[in-house]
Amino acid sequence: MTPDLAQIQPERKRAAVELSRAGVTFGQAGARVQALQPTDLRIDEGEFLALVGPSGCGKSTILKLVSGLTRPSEGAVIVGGREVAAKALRIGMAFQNPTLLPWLTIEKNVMLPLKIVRPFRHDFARKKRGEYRDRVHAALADVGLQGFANHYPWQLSGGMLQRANLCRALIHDPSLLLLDEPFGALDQFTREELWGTMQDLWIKRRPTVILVTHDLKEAGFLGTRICVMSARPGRIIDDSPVTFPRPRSIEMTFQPEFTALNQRLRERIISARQEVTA
Ligand SMILES: Nc1ncnc2c1ncn2[C@@H]1O[C@H](COP(=O)(O)OP(=O)(O)OP(=O)(O)O)[C@@H](O)[C@H]1O
Repeated sequence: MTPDLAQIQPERKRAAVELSRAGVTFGQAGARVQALQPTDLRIDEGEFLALVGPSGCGKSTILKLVSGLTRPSEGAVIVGGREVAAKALRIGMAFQNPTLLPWLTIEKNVMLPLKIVRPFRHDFARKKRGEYRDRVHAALADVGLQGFANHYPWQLSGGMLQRANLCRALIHDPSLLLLDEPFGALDQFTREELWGTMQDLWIKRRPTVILVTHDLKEAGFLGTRICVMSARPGRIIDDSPVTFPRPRSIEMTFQPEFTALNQRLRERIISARQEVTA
């Protein structure tokens, strides 16, 4: 009888992102900054990677490399099996300040990627009144914004704006979602609510996510894995899986296993900061 290969060999996940000795140096001789020393990093499809570390350690540089906004000074960055510059990528992005356009309604703001990104833009004129509009309304309902499609950004609270921002980042079904401190400007309770929303979206759609955050609790709540970075030169100094079961709750963040992880990573960051300032 032929043995079932799937039972013998563990499933090998595909890499969504691979940094292969990828490094970034800014500036000319005499005033060079090594923002990221040659780094190897593999992120599998569907992983939720949280990048944490002190200011200036290269977290945003990794996001910029993956999005193609910055070219590596050395090494290679492979996303979806191809070198970043070789192909237009379908990526969703969200930043600390929701960048919604003030003159458009929430529905039109969220619909923007469908108007701009291939292959959706091809069908935009034909579908926007029907299929795309339904899609936007369903996405808004997913994040608790049903009934706000015709509001303008100035009519929404900071938390609601960030919900709409997440909707816009995901509306075109990106396989890769890049988040640069999207919850950093929110109060603690709104932030925790948004973690729940983000977790629900990730469980439902399973994009690969890279989240840059200064908040270790946020990293532990959302991440499947946390990479800690250190500065001068920017590098990854700790890479830990986060295996708490899902869906995770705020109560879980008070459990001893969670606080132990938090404490260990905190100590790594503190000693890395001391190395830099010593
Ligand atoms: N365009 C640039 N020109 C020169 N130096 C830069 C440039 N962009 C970033 N750097 C430097 O590279 C290093 C890493 O920057 P990066 O923005 O990636 O850090 P970060 O970890 O995201 O910081 P923060 O948490 O403060 O946002 C820093 O020392 C920064 O000053």
